[in-house]
Amino acid sequence: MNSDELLLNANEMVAYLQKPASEFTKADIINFIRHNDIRMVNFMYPAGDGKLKTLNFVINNLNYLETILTCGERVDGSSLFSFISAGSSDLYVVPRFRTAFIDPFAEVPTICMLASFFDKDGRPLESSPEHTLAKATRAFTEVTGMEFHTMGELEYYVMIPDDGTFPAVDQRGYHESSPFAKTTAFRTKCMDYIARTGGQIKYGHSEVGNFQQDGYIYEQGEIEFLPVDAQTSADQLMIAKWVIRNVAAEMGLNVTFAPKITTGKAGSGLHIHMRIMKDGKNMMIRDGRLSPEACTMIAGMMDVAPAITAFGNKTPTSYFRLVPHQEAPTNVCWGDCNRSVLVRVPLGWTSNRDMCSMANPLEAEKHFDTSLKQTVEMRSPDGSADIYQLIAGLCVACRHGFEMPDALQVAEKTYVNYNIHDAENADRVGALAQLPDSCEASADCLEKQRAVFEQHGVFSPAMIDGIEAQLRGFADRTLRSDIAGNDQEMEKLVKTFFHCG
Ligand SMILES: NC(=O)CC[C@H](N)C(=O)O
Repeated sequence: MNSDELLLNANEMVAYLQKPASEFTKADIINFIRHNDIRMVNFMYPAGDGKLKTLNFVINNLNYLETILTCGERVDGSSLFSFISAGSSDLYVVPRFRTAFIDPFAEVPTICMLASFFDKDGRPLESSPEHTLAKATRAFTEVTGMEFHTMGELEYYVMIPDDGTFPAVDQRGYHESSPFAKTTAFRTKCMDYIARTGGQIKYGHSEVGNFQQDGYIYEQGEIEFLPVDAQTSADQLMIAKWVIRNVAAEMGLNVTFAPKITTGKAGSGLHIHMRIMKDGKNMMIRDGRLSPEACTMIAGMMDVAPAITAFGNKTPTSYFRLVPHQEAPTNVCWGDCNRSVLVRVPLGWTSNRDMCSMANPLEAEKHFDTSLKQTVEMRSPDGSADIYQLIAGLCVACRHGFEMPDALQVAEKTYVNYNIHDAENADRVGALAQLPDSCEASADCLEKQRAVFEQHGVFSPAMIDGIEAQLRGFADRTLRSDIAGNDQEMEKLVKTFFHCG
């Protein structure tokens, strides 16, 4: 982080300590607490349901503060994760100082930190989602010599009473402005709070989904992040979901990350963008074109995509989103600027033209380094994802590309440059593998390819077993066709999984 990044930084702790959060030490946290009248500390950690849990500490004295920051605390793992039995359930949680932020909602001044799980022997908990991601990024770097960066696009729906004024056009909400868009103030407040918690946001906007039903407006919004190292990216997404729900509660609104709330209307995805870095350089582009390394990582994703839904699409409603004509993927393929495919290569500022001076004739023509911008986007995941598992799974998939002997051929075979949902392309689409259509089918796909995820010790066999058991528990193999056209059953299903992940 250079001094310009410190200068307008929205995280008060960064501004006060004049260093990036990644360099926060225990002494920094104590120093901030002492000089800013902080009264409480919260540890937060994701449980098996994908949500952040909270443990509150009141600061009794300096000695106690030092003790909790150093030793962490003891928690009941069996109440957090289904794979931990009540018989030997104690775990330790130890805070990660680099995730510290001031709780924007707390009445009593409070610092929050995400915490890592440790087992009884003081080792990182083998099957914890966050440690799995750490193992995945380590293996990625060992195999490829590169670093794995990601960023997420959080889509959600907000529900507000419909007063009939300035109606928006059904399914035409993309980048809509106020007063046709009604939840701009909600989104900008969320963005402000997320930035204060350290989230590196790219932008926010209204999304396509917008409809009226039973006296309510359902308005879709999106907040998109900037690429950072995979672990930081996962931490930021976890905190952002927590912030968005709390802002909604504070403003008396209801918000959901549910993948699908009505058939025939846009669902909500949690697309993940990826880039691979070496010595601070983005390896996705070479000579203005997608590099062989980028094609290799895409090939890895093409090969194991049907198993990735086991990490990124965890509720039966997830599979009601993966249908044609809703900008959601159905088949295993990739393409440029194409929203019908599974992996999209978005525009990456590769033309080398200075558009700023063309738009602003007063500006002298200048070269701006845009090489960090190119990413590729995986479009299957949704808000029910276990964020750490999902990003770990994608990291494994990309590494897998570098371990496949035929990666570039696989990439070539799965490339499409047409809308796969257009009738005229039906024949060509038949040759592409399909994504699973239920939780149970995802469990089957994961079982078939589990060796890839268990390689290099990344996903523990116990974790894979646990994920499969959870997915099979939904017994939804034929649900999508069973309840097709049955609005009442669909409504019940949506209610059950309304606050997933
Ligand atoms: N513009 C978009 O990419 C929309 C994505 C879509 N909402 C989804 O379900 O994934």
